[in-house]
Amino acid sequence: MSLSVCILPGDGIGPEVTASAVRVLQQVCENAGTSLETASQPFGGAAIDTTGEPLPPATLEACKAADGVLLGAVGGPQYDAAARAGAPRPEQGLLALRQEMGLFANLRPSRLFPTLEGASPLREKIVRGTDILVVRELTGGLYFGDRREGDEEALDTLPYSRAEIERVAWTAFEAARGRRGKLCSVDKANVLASSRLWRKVIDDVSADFPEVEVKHVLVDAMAMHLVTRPSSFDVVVTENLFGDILSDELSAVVGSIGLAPSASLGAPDTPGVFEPIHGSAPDIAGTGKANPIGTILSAAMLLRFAAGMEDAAKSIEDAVETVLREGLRPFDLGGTAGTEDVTAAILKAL
Ligand SMILES: NC(=O)c1ccc[n+]([C@@H]2O[C@H](COP(=O)([O-])OP(=O)(O)OC[C@H]3O[C@@H](n4cnc5c(N)ncnc54)[C@H](O)[C@@H]3O)[C@@H](O)[C@H]2O)c1
Ligand SMILES: CC(C)[C@H](C(=O)O)[C@@H](O)C(=O)O
Ligand SMILES: [Mg+2]
Repeated sequence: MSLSVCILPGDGIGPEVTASAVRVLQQVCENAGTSLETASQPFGGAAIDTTGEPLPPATLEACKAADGVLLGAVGGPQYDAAARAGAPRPEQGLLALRQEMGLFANLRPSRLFPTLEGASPLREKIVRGTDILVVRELTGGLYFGDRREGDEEALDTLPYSRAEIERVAWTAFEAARGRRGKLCSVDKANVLASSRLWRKVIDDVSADFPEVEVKHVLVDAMAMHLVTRPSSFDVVVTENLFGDILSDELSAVVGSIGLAPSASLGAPDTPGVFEPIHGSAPDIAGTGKANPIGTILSAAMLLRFAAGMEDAAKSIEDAVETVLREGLRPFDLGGTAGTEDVTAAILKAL
């Protein structure tokens, strides 16, 4: 079997964490007898530097032609001044990639590694057993609505169609059916019209999933529930911006943002994009302190979703669990293990 992966290192710590994950992919593919082909493409700020645009057409083409895409992160303060003067932002490349590839469902799992119970900023009793899958709608809502930007007035809009909500609802209900059978839909239906449509469509789709228990929770209360009783949730489905914010919050609840992976998926035959949920972390870029685990776990999701290599994916997840159980602690978990230490330990555990 062969697997082709397009690598988008991007900016800041992006190239550091993707390099780690590629080494892990190489090792598990070798163990599985799979021939792995990887090729890096310019993306984000790095692509603006060389081509003037954050998503060059050749990069998009390479992504579409691959079995899966592994992405680091984009952005950095060095692009702000030029963007204010009208140049594109690195982040626009990310949004264009998601839209061009039709990646409407972003799966962001947050599972507490039992060995990290004491490493969470919350009391052990509260976080114990936390295992949540956030299904974040990724190509609609505030990010893609009509926008007007002026010096005196600015406008962002939050549009959703029934079809856009339905397809991500199906992803979430199917995930809940395969897990613990509970779905929490998060919205702001007491204020937003788009949320009232969201709620109606979730209820309509629920008729096809009688075995899934559905609850609706307002997003402000949800931000609170996630720190007071995170272990009571299973699958959480929500619109683009709410999902962006709640998944960063959850990553800290179970330990740290450096641990959190994601899979962005579209129609069955389109390649997915796999990336950690964190950004380019300009404050630690180049120091060797970046935690590569979120990207390594994203590579595991790539093997699972893009190649059906469940055993190989599980072997990566087990190796991460092993090194944490043995006491390895990256900087973002209060330890002193740098990118290279973490990568070497995971490779050894594999
Ligand atoms: N998917 C993406 O490419 C993505 C996601 C989020 C933010 N961004 C961009 O990244 C830039 C920086 O954004 P930010 O600072 O708000 O968020 P960030 O996620 O880059 O960093 C937030 C904090 O978490 C720490 N952190 C993040 N990842 C870490 C890791 N792997 N190991 C250790 N510590 C880690 C950083 O050092 C920082 O203190 C911005 O330009 C933003 O737009 C990109
Ligand atoms: C960089 C930004 C556009 C992006 C988002 O908001 O989706 C990031 O925060 C993420 O979570 O992937
Ligand atoms: Mg985010």
